[in-house]
Amino acid sequence: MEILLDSVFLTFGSKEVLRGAHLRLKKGKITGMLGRNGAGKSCLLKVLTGQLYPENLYIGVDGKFTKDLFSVPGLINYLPQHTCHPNDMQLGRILSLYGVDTPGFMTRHHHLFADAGLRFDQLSGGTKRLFEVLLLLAADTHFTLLDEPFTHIMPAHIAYVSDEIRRCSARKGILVTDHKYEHVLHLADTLYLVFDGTSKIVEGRDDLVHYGYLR
Ligand SMILES: Nc1ncnc2c1ncn2[C@@H]1O[C@H](COP(=O)(O)OP(=O)(O)OP(=O)(O)O)[C@@H](O)[C@H]1O
Repeated sequence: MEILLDSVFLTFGSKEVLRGAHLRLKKGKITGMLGRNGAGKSCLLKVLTGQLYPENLYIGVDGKFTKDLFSVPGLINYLPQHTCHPNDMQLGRILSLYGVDTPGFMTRHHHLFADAGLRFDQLSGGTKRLFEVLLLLAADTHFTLLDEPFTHIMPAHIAYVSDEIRRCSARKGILVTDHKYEHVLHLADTLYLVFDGTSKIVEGRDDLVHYGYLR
């Protein structure tokens, strides 16, 4: 199964942000996306998830034009850049809304979350992020799109999340964009660099230096 996003042209007023960007996501694979600040990574994710309407766009699922990826049941879930769950909701309630088995989740991650009865706002900033990433990975969708999953997370937990991303990629396609580029580089089966309004498949550090993402 694959999702193809192609020919994305996006402008804000006279500012051209994307000029023909594309992305291909495959089930069973991890796709990494890097790019300088302001390159358009989050915009591309917002286009993919129907939050921004560009001048031009093609989205296909297995070669079939699809206007709205969320209209296909169980196709995708998406973690935006900022935490997005209600502060007064208990973790167990959030898990059940995503169809995740709460006891199974709490047992697996018992060293991270003490109790499913905790409210979301009782978690620290980094623990909130950790919970959201693991929640979306655990949910039963074909694809998970993660915008900055490593932000606010301490190194030991980044390694844990990376392992979970790798483990869950056996049953879903995962898109990861984050400025902790070493982790993205290490995880990605295919790596895109958003550059000059387009997206290019790059191979490794040398390409990232060449395009000015790394020094
Ligand atoms: N609603 C908006 N109105 C006008 N300009 C916008 C809007 N949203 C994004 N932009 C501009 O589009 C460009 C791409 O923004 P985007 O947030 O996609 O960058 P990014 O690659 O995710 O950057 P970062 O790594 O800093 O998060 C930026 O120049 C930004 O200022």
